Amino acid sequence: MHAGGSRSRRVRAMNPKSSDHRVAWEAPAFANDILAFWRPRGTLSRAEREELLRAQVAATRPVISGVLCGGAVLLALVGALEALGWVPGIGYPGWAVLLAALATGAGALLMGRLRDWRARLPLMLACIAVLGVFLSLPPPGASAPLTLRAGLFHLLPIALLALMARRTALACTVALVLALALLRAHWHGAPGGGPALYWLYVLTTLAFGLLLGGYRVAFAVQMYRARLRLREQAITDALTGLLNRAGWNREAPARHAEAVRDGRGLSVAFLDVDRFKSINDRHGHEAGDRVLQTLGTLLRGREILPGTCARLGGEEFVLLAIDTPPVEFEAGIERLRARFRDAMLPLQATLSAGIAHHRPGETLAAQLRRADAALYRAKAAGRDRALVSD
Ligand SMILES: Nc1nc2c(ncn2[C@@H]2O[C@H](COP(=O)(O)OP(=O)(O)OP(=O)(O)O)[C@@H](O)[C@H]2O)c(=O)[nH]1
Repeated sequence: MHAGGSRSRRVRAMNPKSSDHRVAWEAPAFANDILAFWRPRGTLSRAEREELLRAQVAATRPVISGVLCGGAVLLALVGALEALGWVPGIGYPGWAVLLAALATGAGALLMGRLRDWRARLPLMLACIAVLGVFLSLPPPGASAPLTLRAGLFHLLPIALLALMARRTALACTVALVLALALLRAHWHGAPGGGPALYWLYVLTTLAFGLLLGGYRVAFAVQMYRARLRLREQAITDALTGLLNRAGWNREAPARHAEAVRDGRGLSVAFLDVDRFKSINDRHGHEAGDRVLQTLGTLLRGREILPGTCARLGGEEFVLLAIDTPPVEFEAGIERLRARFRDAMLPLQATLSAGIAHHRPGETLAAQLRRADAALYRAKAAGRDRALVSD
């Protein structure tokens, strides 16, 4: 999605072997921005789309109320100018104009306080309808110069369409503005410039509102994607692609607590590359990095052992498995060690592991301490082995 600029983009594909320049035309960026409303949000999942929608609604709700309050003030000012005789009236008594302004202002303020969008939507439409009628739709039979008043009213849909995040609200607002324009044309005929200019004006109002709204949504989606990327980076170990310590701290305790609550089986293992310092010293840090990446790939594949894995730092890895019977978990760790040893034959790297199966009422921290103690014993017993905590 392209957020900036409204120039159409011309993509030149140059064939390096000839001087032939093929020119491909892409949809103009502004068209993409408008379409951003109507097509699926690319790679965002349903849950992410909902999170983004909630964030947009929370951010724009006060401004939408502000725009409607502004409309109410505008209506009150027009009513005051009418009362002073500076502006011709359009057929409504002064008290009715003032009452409409007050009701709209109150509705806009109330809207800002309502949590449920299904309650906010009818209130918003009612506010737009009242402003539309009292600012720009004279009662049938009344004759009044409309052009400027309709122009004032049409500023509101432009601003509102630019702020709305829900398609339903957007569609209802467009329908309401069209209905008001139709009624105006039906009761009073087209203003000065004729019907073609009138409808061009109405449709341009809507198109500009939608264009601004599309741009805003496209920008929000871009920012949200950047935020997701940052969130992902913050919990991922760049070398192995596994969770890092922050990611482990965010995910593992919650999964552990949930499994304990549901009475499910839980096993943890600490994994540590043997004599890693000497691998680094003998073969260089790049070779050491490849060793860590190989272990990361084996753990990430999860075909050997499913579960939550992380690189806590250095050459220390941790694994949490839920619902894997202890015997299977231990066999999985042995398979992992064998696969690692085979992959690392040229460097003669081996892996030690400390395993702890869950005891009733045990916290994750306590279970990890037992696994760590088992790893320590595995190292002390000569490395290249997995030991289970008693
Ligand atoms: N290549 C590489 N080395 C790292 C990285 N992080 C930590 N290390 C190195 O890992 C080594 C860890 O060494 P030790 O903690 O002494 O452990 P060891 O040599 O594996 O010995 P044992 O665990 O007792 O078998 C240190 O030399 C660190 O410099 C990394 O991201 N890449």
